Amino acid sequence: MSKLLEVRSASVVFDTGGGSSKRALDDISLEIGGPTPSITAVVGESGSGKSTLIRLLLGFQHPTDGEVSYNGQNVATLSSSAARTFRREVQAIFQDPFDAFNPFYKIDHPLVTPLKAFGLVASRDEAYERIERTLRSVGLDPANTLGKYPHQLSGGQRQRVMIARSLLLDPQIVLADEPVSMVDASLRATILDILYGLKQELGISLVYVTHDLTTAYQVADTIVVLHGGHIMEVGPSEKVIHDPRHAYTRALIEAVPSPDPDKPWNLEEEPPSPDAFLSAGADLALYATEPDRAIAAPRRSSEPAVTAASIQRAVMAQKAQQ
Ligand SMILES: Nc1ncnc2c1ncn2[C@@H]1O[C@H](COP(=O)(O)OP(=O)(O)OP(=O)(O)O)[C@@H](O)[C@H]1O
Repeated sequence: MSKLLEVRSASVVFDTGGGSSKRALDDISLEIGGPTPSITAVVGESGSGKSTLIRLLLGFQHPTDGEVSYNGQNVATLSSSAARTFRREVQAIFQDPFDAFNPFYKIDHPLVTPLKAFGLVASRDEAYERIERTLRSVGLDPANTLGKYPHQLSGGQRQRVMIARSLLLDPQIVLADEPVSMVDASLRATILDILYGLKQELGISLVYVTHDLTTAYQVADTIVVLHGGHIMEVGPSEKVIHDPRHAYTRALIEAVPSPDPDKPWNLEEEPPSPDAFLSAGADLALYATEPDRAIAAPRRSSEPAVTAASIQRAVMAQKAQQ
């Protein structure tokens, strides 16, 4: 049983100056970790709120309303020792590993430093023994990786080093923000396999943030479709992709270039307009269409709304029974 990272009715509103504001996230409730390791894909176009959500989950962004808690404690008010544990146990992997590494340091530096900083090793030898083991676990040869500068490694190798770096700290939860978007198509499947292995073999729960429905379908238990800061649809990945219930999800799926020769490639088409599925200022809530999924609709006082967190729990409970 891993610790639980919980977002409860969180909204993030940015002050954009001149008396106006931007609601980047609206009433989001999610649960990451807990009884069964899971992968939650958060799928959305540019501007849907994905990065804001990752920042919220990492505690870098405080919610305007609602709360983010870890292991039952509000992340905004953790004691310094609890904050240290949180920073070690909730790790992030970002889109462009090159940006994450200082070009003037050999790749060893970002691997050794956190191990020392968190007091996880007693000696340099112990650090290297642990680093080499972890590099091998993500398919890297330590002899060909350590001692090199970031620019001497390929994009795929840098991304693996980044995954290894997060694993060195024994995380409970990994937040992967577009982890394969900068990687060659040929390596994408390998990196996704590694991420999937973190759940299967190490019991780590992941949030996989992407604009790519195909890879979300490949790895995730639950897909959360984000649009304009709202969750538009949430459910098991097979159902969301093969039988989408919300018009926005359907539009997103139709915009994916199809390998079907009878279907035209849609690359030229505009993605669904951000506002076409949101009436301005509408108060949306999630309503269950089945026990394990829900879609957004204008709030109805007559019907109880559900949360994405409750849908995530239902999806995992069903998986546990299968
Ligand atoms: N600090 C900020 N101040 C004002 N508006 C912001 C700020 N950060 C984000 N936004 C706005 O909030 C919305 C969500 O932004 P966010 O970066 O979370 O989207 P995203 O889905 O990650 O997009 P991308 O894939 O392009 O990174 C956007 O409309 C963005 O312009």
